[in-house]
Amino acid sequence: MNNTSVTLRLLDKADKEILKLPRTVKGALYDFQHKFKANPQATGLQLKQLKGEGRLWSARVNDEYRALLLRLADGDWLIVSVKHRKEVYENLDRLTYGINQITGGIEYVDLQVVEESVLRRAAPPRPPAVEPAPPTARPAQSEPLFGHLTDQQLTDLGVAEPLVPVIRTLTTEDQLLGLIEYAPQLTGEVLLWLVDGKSYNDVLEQVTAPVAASEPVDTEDFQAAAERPATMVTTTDEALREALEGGSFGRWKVFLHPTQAKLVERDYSGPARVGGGPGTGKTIVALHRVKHLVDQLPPGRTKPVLLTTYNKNLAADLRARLLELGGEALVSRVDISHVDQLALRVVREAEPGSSKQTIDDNQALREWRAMLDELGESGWDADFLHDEWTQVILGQAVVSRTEYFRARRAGRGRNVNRAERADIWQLTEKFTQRLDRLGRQTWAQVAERAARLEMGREQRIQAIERQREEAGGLDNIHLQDGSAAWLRYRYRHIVVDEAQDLQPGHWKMLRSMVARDRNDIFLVGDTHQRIYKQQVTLGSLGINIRGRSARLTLSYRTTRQILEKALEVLEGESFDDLDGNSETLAGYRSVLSGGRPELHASKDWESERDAIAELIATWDDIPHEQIAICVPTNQMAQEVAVTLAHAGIRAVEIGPDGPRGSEGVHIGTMFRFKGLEYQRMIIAGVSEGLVPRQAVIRLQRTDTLRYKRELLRARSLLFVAATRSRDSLAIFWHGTPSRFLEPLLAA
Ligand SMILES: Nc1ncnc2c1ncn2[C@@H]1O[C@H](COP(=O)(O)OP(=O)(O)OP(=O)(O)O)[C@@H](O)[C@H]1O
Repeated sequence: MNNTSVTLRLLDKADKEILKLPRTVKGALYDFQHKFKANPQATGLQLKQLKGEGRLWSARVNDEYRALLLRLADGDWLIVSVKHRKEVYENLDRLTYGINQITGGIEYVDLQVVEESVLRRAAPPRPPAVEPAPPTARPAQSEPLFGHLTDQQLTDLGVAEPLVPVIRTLTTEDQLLGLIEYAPQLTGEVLLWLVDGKSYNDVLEQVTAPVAASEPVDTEDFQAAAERPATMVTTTDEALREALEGGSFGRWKVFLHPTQAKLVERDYSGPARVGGGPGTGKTIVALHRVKHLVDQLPPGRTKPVLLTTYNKNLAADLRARLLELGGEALVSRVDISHVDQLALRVVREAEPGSSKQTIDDNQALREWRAMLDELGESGWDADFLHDEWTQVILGQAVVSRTEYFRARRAGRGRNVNRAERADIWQLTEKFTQRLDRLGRQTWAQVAERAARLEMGREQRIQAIERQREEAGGLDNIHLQDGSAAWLRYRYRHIVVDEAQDLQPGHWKMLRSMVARDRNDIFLVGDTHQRIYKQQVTLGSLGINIRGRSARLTLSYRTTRQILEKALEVLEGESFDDLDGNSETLAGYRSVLSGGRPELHASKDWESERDAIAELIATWDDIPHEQIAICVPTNQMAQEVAVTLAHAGIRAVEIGPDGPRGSEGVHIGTMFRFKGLEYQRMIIAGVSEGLVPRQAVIRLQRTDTLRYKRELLRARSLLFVAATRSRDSLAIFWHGTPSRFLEPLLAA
């Protein structure tokens, strides 16, 4: 038998079952897949059809265990389960499979397993956690959870049909969680969203529609179904092997959610953007997108794909994850740089001799203050001038006083009249001269300079292309600017993570680095998590994402209980979609469940720190590196570390390059937590005056617009921190709780 003719895949969720099998069986599975692919009919495999008809077959893994497989077509097999021999035959009529009419995806349900899981949860619910449950309109315990919906409505929402009778028996959320553990993905999502109080129409629109098949579904064509994103299966032999081995296998590498898979594989006619709440897999989608793009490239040694993000730490993380996803072969075709580093490279390439030192915003602010002091200038505040210079002058590439008089200052807060603008212009000129003299430059200057250089480069490339076209497409024509003949766009595709925090200069630079073509720019980000000041309108920067914008809504990271509280932090605010329109988190949900977030009040900072140390001491079953404490200031980070040390708990601080050490509880300020995730998260010092800072509160009297902007940023920081946790969240404060906690405390 020709072994290339046999395809063997594994259905999502079967891998979870495999993980629970004895180690010897996992070893046997590894051999099994080799043998099966070589020849499914080999006598040792004892391949036989179950029930004497249909697509369900069994094959021998070892003396005790059998793999259950669906025969999709000749030589095309799908492992749906691995079971003990006895269990296969005892409950044969409880094994069901089919193609979901709504999504067109293959689903397998073992009714026996589902019912047992529900029964295990039938015991009375656990006592309430620290906080009382909020009053909801949920039915009383003895009433069926889904009595308000007909069978037809449930299946129209995409619920697996064989499960409907069991679903009818559910009366508690705990039982529902038992069912979801073994139910197909969409069934779980739909039922939880309904139980969380969403209406039939909301669920239809937000959960079902995004994964519904775009064409009519033939429920007999299993081979076609296997190719749809709704069927979550391994797609490569390597993924199959990894999943069968169990252990540390990363599900994110293999089982993309159908909505994620669609975004990864789509052919876009221009720049595309993926939004979505924290933990919905935006970074995962960006990584798979990079792989997808590289897979389409002709072989070569160059790096035609750029993967970028806004800081060094995150870029290092992207590199590590991309390596995990596709190995050295994939990484070797991708330039992975954080956006400031990329801009600096461009500037250095143009000015090879330059030895300028690049300084961050804090250093720049110190320079501003020093200069204003020296000039005896007390009319202007350093923060204001620095933002004005960075956001309006550098942000819009304003080069002259006259241009500055006309510049738009949208979202900048207080108005400035003509005389004031003249004043500001003069001060910023003095400031840039001062930096020049000191041999320094800010990152915003680097970004702006890089944007200019790249835009110039693009114009030269376009001029050459025009000349080529005029010369009838010949390549070795005599070009007017011979030196530019070798010029090419730097990249064929650009993928951007954490897009919400890039500045206009960055976008202009990126826009000029890639030709305006299909699949040129793919960006992912969430404006609810914007922690830097700049708001951009991509359309005005030449990046037109209209009609190519999508959103992910299912969190893979954190529990429903944590999401609910995190969303309350953002209550009443509105957000943009990076293109001048508004963005929501509608449909943002999770199928993970856990305890309610804990809220701890203390009388002062010292007792708050003691309470934190006490709480951590009770978590002796969790590796300390999986616990993080987020605080408002560096000083507070150090103070927490000292308290923990007294309590015998090791801690490491998270610096700009990530954690400074490998062992201990991670401590950092809110800014450091972007892109990270932990099993348990503590947010400390969430007191009024710290979150938001007193300086922000003071702005209310002097500059209302800036006050609002800074308030939003402080809110987003707290939101980011709250959504880093996978299992549990504890919020601490002393004195008056932060105003952002009001909705959480009112519940
Ligand atoms: N399809 C998937 N299967 C399994 N795990 C997934 C999947 N997609 C995402 N995850 C996991 O969910 C977590 C969050 O993913 P990711 O970091 O990509 O989210 P994000 O939307 O970029 O989050 P943030 O906006 O907070 O940075 C990670 O642990 C990731 O491995």
